[in-house]
Amino acid sequence: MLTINRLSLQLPLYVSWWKREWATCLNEFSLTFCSGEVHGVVGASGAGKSLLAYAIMGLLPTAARLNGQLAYQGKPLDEARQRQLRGRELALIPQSLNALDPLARTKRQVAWAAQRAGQSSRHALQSAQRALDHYQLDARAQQAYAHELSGGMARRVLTAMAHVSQARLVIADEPTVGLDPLQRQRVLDALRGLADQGKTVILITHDLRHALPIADRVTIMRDGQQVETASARAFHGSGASLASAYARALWLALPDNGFLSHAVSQAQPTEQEITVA
Ligand SMILES: Nc1ncnc2c1ncn2[C@@H]1O[C@H](COP(=O)(O)OP(=O)(O)OP(=O)(O)O)[C@@H](O)[C@H]1O
Ligand code: NI
Repeated sequence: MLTINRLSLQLPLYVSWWKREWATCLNEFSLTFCSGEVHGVVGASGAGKSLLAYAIMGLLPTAARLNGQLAYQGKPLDEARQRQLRGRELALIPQSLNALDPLARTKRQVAWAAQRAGQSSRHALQSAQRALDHYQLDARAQQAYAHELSGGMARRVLTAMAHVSQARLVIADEPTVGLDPLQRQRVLDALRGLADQGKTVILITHDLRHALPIADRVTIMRDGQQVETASARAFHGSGASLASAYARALWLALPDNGFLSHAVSQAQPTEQEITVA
């Protein structure tokens, strides 16, 4: 339902105040995200995961140079369509907690998200209440301003906003950072639940362990390159079903798999991996 075809992204890099260079942040990225799937996008810090999310949502900095095509439900997803669908069909749970409005109380903010999706104001307040209850935000948190929330609470508010938006494509950018295991499980279960209703969920995380239990497929990114897209089932045993050395190294670096963390830095992308990506 969302197709990305050879998407490349460059952003200006100021090496000094008069000299600008272009940094390639995404390099010929091609992928199809399907309805009903949770698709994990996994990579180290700086791999380009959030920029991919912004490119899909149409939220890139104005100076960005973007090449390639995006299509949503068979039609090109250009800037005008992104603007029209954002917050309705397309929802982002952003990585930055600054996305919350500092001047609005929690419940009001979540209700706005529901209203943007077409609900009446009374219905929207009820939806907000339900979603916030679901993510265990109590009456005090519901009346709080953003600066009065803990990091984990703020993240759950952002998740509740995506939940009430009724979007058909939800991109969750590091939605579990700062959450305790119980809360994390709730958020991950909720994302899985959205996919089970037929929605498309893109789960961005640096931690493969969080993606694997709920993902159908996983795309591994590194330095703006798409290293490999594999079924979540391919991450098992010695990782023999994985095509790339880097994906295998990430898998084997997990604590339960022997914690061979040195393997990750040693796994240089092969010539073939670079050209495939
Ligand atoms: N507005 C910007 N201008 C210039 N470079 C940027 C900008 N935003 C991000 N970058 C660069 O693009 C690269 C990818 O950034 P991105 O935020 O997508 O990484 P990420 O994979 O989401 O990392 P993290 O896990 O830390 O959130 C980084 O090298 C970053 O420095
Ligand atoms: Ni990010």
